[in-house]
Order: sequence, then C-alpha cells, then structure tokens
Amino acid sequence: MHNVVFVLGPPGSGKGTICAKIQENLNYVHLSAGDLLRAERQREGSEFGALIESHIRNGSIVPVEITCSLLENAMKASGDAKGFLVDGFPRNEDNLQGWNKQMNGKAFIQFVLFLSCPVPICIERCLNRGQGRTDDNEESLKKRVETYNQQTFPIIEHFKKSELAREVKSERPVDEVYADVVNVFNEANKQK
Ligand SMILES: Nc1ncnc2c1ncn2[C@@H]1O[C@H](COP(=O)(O)OP(=O)(O)OP(=O)(O)O)[C@@H](O)[C@H]1O
Ligand SMILES: Nc1ccn([C@@H]2O[C@H](COP(=O)(O)O)[C@@H](O)[C@H]2O)c(=O)n1
Ligand SMILES: [Mg+2]
Repeated sequence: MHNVVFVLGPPGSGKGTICAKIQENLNYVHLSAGDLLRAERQREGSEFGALIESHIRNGSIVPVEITCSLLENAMKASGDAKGFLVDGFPRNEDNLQGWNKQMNGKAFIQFVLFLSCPVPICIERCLNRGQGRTDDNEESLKKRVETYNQQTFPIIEHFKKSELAREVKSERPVDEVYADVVNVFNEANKQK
C-alpha cells in the first residue's frame, strides 16, 4: 500500500517548490501530475500528445484514465519511499472518482496539503516563472484560475469536510511556508 499526500492549491501557489523541498528532506517522492502530463505530451509515439496539449493550453482537465495511469506507473517505477507527494491531483470530480476506482486498496491518503494563496499573487508568480510553459500567459491563466475555482476548490472543500485537509498559507516567503509544511508532515507521521 502506497502512502499518498495530495498537494493542492491555485496555479502558482508553490506546490512544486514545496514538494521539491519535502522530497529532498523527508524521503517522500514528488510526482507532479502536470509534469507527468507534459512528459507524456513530449513522448514520441504517444497517442495522447495533442489531447494533452489542448487541455493544458485551455487550462482544462485531462481525462482521469490518462493521468491516473501515469501516476500509478510512476509509483510502481519508483524505489522505496516513505510516501508519494501527488502534486496537482485530484483536480476535479472525474479525477477523484477515477482515483478511487483505480487505486482502491493500493494507496492510503495520509492527508491533503492545501497551499492557499491569493489569486493575483499566484498569477504574478506564474507570469514571472520563466520556464517557458505554454500555459503561463494571461489567456491560459484566466482559464486555469476559472477551472481551479469551479472544479478544484470543491474537491478541497470535500477534503476539508472529511478532515483530511491541512491548510498552509503560501503567500509568505518559501522558508516560512516550508517550516509550517514540515510541521504538518511531522504531526501526521507522529500519529501513525
Ligand atoms: N512562497 C513563495 N514566494 C515567492 N515565490 C514563490 C513562492 N513559492 C513559489 N514561488 C515561485 O512562484 C512560481 C510558481 O511556483 P510553483 O511552480 O512551485 O507553483 P505551482 O503551485 O507548482 O504552480 P502550477 O500549479 O502552475 O504548477 C515559481 O517561479 C516559484 O519559484
Ligand atoms: N490532475 C491534473 C493536473 C494537471 N492537468 C493539466 O496540466 C496543466 C498544468 O498543471 P500544473 O499542475 O503543472 O499547473 C493543468 O492546467 C491541466 O491542464 C490535468 O489535466 N490534470
Ligand atoms: Mg507545479
């Protein structure tokens, strides 16, 4: 059974940045759903490349069968770890239902880390990210934020109701955010 921490928050809230630091220090493996989809988009011979690119540009969500299989394959391919940081997933109801169906009995959700950050700050960060992403432009960002508000936030609310969500405010300097996140992980691992 894989231990899993879902990491959610608006685009640019710092999910990737914080997961990289957790991976470095706490023996969790970072799996970004967005990164896995971008890699699949680039893979020669992929039947999903064009579909994935269209969703990414439009800030819409790729069907779960594709994303969940990429995540499961990456978990299988990974060595021993305390758990997996599943960054940017589940993003909507389809993601959540698909995960429950495909990963039933294979994964244990430790908790859901919710990085909360005001949207204008998030947009500014994405526009200044400088990674050449095809969706870091005003038009795509508007759609990504819309998708976040309409589809992802209700999933976070769902996890809040089941008391799995742990919110950390991420508009602060990275080191401050990270220190609070480490406390969340320590608390969760103490209870096990
Ligand atoms: N706490 C912070 N303060 C200032 N800048 C930050 C902070 N956290 C991350 N950043 C910067 O903001 C940008 C977006 O961060 P990151 O890629 O980690 O966000 P993300 O939540 O993974 O975004 P996306 O959902 O678009 O993948 C990066 O350039 C990163 O260096
Ligand atoms: N569960 C997911 C995660 C991501 N996507 C698509 O990838 C885009 C980029 O995601 P980031 O987490 O790297 O920002 C996102 O806007 C979606 O188009 C997805 O479909 N499903
Ligand atoms: Mg990211």
